Amino acid sequence: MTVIVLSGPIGAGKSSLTSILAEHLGTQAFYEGVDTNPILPLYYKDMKRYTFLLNTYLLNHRLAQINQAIQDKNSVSDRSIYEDALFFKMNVDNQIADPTEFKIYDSLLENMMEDTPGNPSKKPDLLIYIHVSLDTMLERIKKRGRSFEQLNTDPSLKDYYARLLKYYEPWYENYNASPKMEIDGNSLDFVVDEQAKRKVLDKIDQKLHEIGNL
Ligand SMILES: Nc1ncnc2c1ncn2[C@@H]1O[C@H](COP(=O)(O)OP(=O)(O)OP(=O)(O)O)[C@@H](O)[C@H]1O
Repeated sequence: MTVIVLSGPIGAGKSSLTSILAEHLGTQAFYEGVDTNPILPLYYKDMKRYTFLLNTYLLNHRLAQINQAIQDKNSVSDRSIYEDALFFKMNVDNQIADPTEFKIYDSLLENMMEDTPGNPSKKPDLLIYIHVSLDTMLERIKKRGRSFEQLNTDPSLKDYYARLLKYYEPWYENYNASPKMEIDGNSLDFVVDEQAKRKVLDKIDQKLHEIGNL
């Protein structure tokens, strides 16, 4: 059984690597469904009001996916459940979200993800983190063109994205729910460069061997 989850900032290439990896390993791919998320555009308009609701929505959505992913046994998901708390905490630190709401969310997450006797663990077998710089992130956000993410829709988003990156590095360092590995998404453009794609897949295969899942 191999449950793999991708992680990394907006536009890091998580969804693309999910497709590539699911094809390579012959496993089921699970996607976040950004375009079907009814709260996300509201959140970008009013983060103060919608942080709690967005994260509650995402928690529910991701938990449903995890339940399916662990039944399918072999799967790749384009986003881990663990990163949402990073967004929420960042908003608390910037007085955008309420600390009590964060506490309730965080404890709900912990209870939901806790291993319980007789039930399969909801934790992944491997977390893959795609590291990107702010420039790469901004370039991809622009190229992809989701309207609510654009700097010309809201110029203050540049600071928001820069802050987000600063939260990601320590988050990855401290992540310990499963084995983990990092991919350099700046130098390895696995979407357009076939050689880079090969390199990334070899690195992942090697890690899966190392942890006894290939
Ligand atoms: N917990 C959260 N709080 C606030 N915004 C979130 C949260 N989770 C996701 N988002 C937003 O949802 C959108 C999609 O995020 P995500 O990084 O998961 O996918 P993506 O941008 O399609 O990534 P990739 O290009 O790497 O596949 C982004 O605008 C992101 O900021």
